[in-house]
Order: sequence, then C-alpha cells, then structure tokens
Amino acid sequence: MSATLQLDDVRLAYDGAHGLHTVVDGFSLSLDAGRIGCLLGPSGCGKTTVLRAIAGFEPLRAGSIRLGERLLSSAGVHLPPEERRVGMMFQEYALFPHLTAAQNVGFGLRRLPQPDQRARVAEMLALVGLAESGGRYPHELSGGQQQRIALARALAPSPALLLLDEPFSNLDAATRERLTVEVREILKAAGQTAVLVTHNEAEAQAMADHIGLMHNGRLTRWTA
Ligand SMILES: Nc1ncnc2c1ncn2[C@@H]1O[C@H](COP(=O)(O)OP(=O)(O)OP(=O)(O)O)[C@@H](O)[C@H]1O
Repeated sequence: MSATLQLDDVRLAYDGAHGLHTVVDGFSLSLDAGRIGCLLGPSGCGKTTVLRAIAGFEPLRAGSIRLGERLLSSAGVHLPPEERRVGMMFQEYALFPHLTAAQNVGFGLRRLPQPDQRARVAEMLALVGLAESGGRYPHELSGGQQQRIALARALAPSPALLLLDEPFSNLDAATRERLTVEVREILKAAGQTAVLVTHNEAEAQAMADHIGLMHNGRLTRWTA
C-alpha cells in the first residue's frame, strides 16, 4: 500500500576536509499517498542527497522523515534501507545483465512462494507492456524497454514509496518523452506514491502532480 511521505526540517551534511559541509537544510515537504512529486533544480542543489536520505543511504543531522505511520529517519533514528519499503529506480541500479527480464523483475520477491512470485512477475510485466519479453536478457531489449523492466522490478514488492532519480537521462529525446508519459500512467494505475528527481522542466511538468523547486539545498517553491 502506498503511503504519505512527510519530511520535516531535514538537514543533511557530508564530512569534508574542512569539517561538516551542509548541503540540505530546513527541508520540509508533504506528499499524499498516490501522488507524484518532483524535485527540480540545477546540478548540485541537493536533489539526489534528499532522495538518498529518504532511501536510507544518508543519516539525518536534524529533522525527520516519515512514511505513513512509520518514522524512517531522524537525528537519532535510522531504519535500514531494506526495512523502509521504499523502491528505487536510480541510474546506478541498472538491470542485472546475466538475469532475464522476468528474473530481474522477480529479484525482490525471493521470499514469496514460487507460484506467487511467478504470478506477480507476470502481473508486473503486463503492467509495463512487456508481457511477452520476460525471457529476454537486458542486452536484447531497447533502452526504453530496459527502463520499463527496471520500473517493474521496483514496483514488484509493492513499495510504500517509489523514488526515481533521473530515470530517463540515458535515453534519446523521443524515447524519453514517450516513456515519461507511460511511466506516469503506470504509476497512476498502481496508485503509487513517487518522488522523481530531474533537472528537466518538461519532464517534471509531464510527470508530476507537485513540483518542488530546489536551490542551494532548500525547497524554494512547492506547487499544489
Ligand atoms: N558523497 C559526497 N561527499 C561529499 N559531498 C557530496 C557527496 N555527494 C554529494 N555531495 C555534494 O552535495 C551537493 C549536492 O549534491 P547532489 O548530488 O545531491 O546534487 P543534485 O542536485 O542531485 O545534482 P545533480 O543534478 O548534478 O545530480 C553537491 O555540492 C555535491 O558536491
């Protein structure tokens, strides 16, 4: 089940040569269940750092992150990534090349009984329009098809929240435009709460219900 995401007064910093380097400060947002939010801003403004903190890869220096009723992070609390029920479609989380599309989609389902796994994989492949391609290896798929498989893999375990970091940046302009619309439809069909990061305004407009403008680690505007 998708959940509401709530960030309150979040501060994030990296250890640097000259002490702590604060990159995000006083960052708050609220995203209702089933809605798609987008963080838009120039390179280096802190978008990826916010996403990494939600996913559980960066500790909070202050503030809190909640998903539904659960506290994921605060200055004293840090739930490990695998316990957050947060799915990810990041550039660096490419498909496993030695697994078929179906095996990739089933990767996060290994705890389910085999018949349930097979049924869920089939359901996810159909959701992304690739029901016939489960037996193919990533190199036998186009870039756009690979990203749809990556989306199916991220959605398969029914995450409470999905994070997408520049998911279309390696694709050509035409594929990118088409996939942006398709992915929005898929997320809406699944009722999925999602946060997208991009520096492409057209992509943000086409995909999101709410757009947050970021500048120097702060949210300067949040459109309703
Ligand atoms: N592991 C790290 N250690 C130290 N500083 C970091 C680290 N990762 C990011 N930063 C710094 O934090 C700031 C924000 O980086 P972040 O990657 O969040 O920006 P971004 O908005 O996602 O940029 P881009 O659009 O280029 O991906 C930058 O100044 C960056 O140099």
